[in-house]
Amino acid sequence: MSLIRLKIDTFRNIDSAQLLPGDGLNLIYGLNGSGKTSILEAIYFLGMGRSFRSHLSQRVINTDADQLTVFAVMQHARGEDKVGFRRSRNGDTEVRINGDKVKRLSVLAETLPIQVITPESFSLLFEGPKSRRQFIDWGAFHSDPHFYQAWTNTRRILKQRNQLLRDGSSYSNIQFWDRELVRYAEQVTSIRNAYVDSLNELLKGIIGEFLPRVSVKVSFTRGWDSKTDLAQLLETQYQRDLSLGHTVSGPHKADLRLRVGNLPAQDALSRGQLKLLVCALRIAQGKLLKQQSDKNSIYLVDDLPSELDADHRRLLLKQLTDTGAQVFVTAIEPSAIVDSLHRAPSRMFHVEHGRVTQVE
Ligand SMILES: Nc1ncnc2c1ncn2[C@@H]1O[C@H](COP(=O)(O)OP(=O)(O)OP(=O)(O)O)[C@@H](O)[C@H]1O
Repeated sequence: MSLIRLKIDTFRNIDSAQLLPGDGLNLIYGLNGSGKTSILEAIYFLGMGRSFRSHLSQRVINTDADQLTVFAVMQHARGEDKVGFRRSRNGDTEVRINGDKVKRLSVLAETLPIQVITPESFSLLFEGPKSRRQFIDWGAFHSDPHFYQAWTNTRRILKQRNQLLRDGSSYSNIQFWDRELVRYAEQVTSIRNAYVDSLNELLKGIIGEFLPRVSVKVSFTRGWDSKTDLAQLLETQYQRDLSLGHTVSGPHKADLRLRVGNLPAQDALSRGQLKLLVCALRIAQGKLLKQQSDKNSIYLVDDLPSELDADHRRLLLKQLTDTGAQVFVTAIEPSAIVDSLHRAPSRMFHVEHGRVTQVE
């Protein structure tokens, strides 16, 4: 699956741009502030309905405009899909797939699986468990059709339970919700666990290539002690939960542990090595999706050359192109990418003050 046409309007400093991306590697280059990342961000919007840079989606709308639109034609084995996304300054959002309005943003994610690697992707390893959980859940969502509903139900019940705790409800009032919570939590956990197991197989090979002298261990923790029954735990921790006003243990605390020897990966690896580890995780995720559902992800790699020496740039570009997926990479100087590729990029785009031109 790949984008064969992309149209971006009033998105950050891009007034209007039209790109005809190639199947393989698309190189986007230009000076600082020219609008390279904005192109990746626009593609991400189309797949996720939000930015990977700012949680305030309205900020990406061009300052002189009232709305942004991103439109793409996607090609896949069964034919073509037209996907359109519009967001207004007042927050109104319209998503269309082949002209039909779509209500749930998760439909976008199913249609357009995206892997993004930015210089800030280190947050996957550094910033608490939330981003690591999001990483697992991206995969769980794509690998099992039951995950989305089970996780939505879990979150809804947790919200109810926390409200009851804040209201000072007795345990007998909470017990009904706990039974429901346990049911969905077990489903969520078993899908997550199976996903991380499958991912680990692929990950070993890729990490072995990127970081041959480092032994990285990746494991899943479910959010409560593995030897304890969740129903029992919720009951014994009720007083504590009540005093805190929220549920301390459960699937909302699941995590992916990345360790080198006895240390967390972020304490044991250099910045370049951490970037490679994040890339390995993303590439493994994309490869697993391809194996499980024959869908290709689209890879967005912002400022690919940063932090990497020439050998590792080559290695990363080779791994990315070997996936057979469509890849968009940005760089300030095109030579930083072109010199590290064994074959010319599929397409090159130059960005200058928000104007995008294809370079022949
Ligand atoms: N809402 C907006 N409206 C108009 N311009 C914006 C808006 N938000 C950001 N910009 C501008 O858009 C430009 C593009 O930024 P972008 O991050 O895409 O550049 P870049 O080419 O990736 O730069 P770098 O190489 O420094 O990462 C910046 O100059 C920024 O000031």
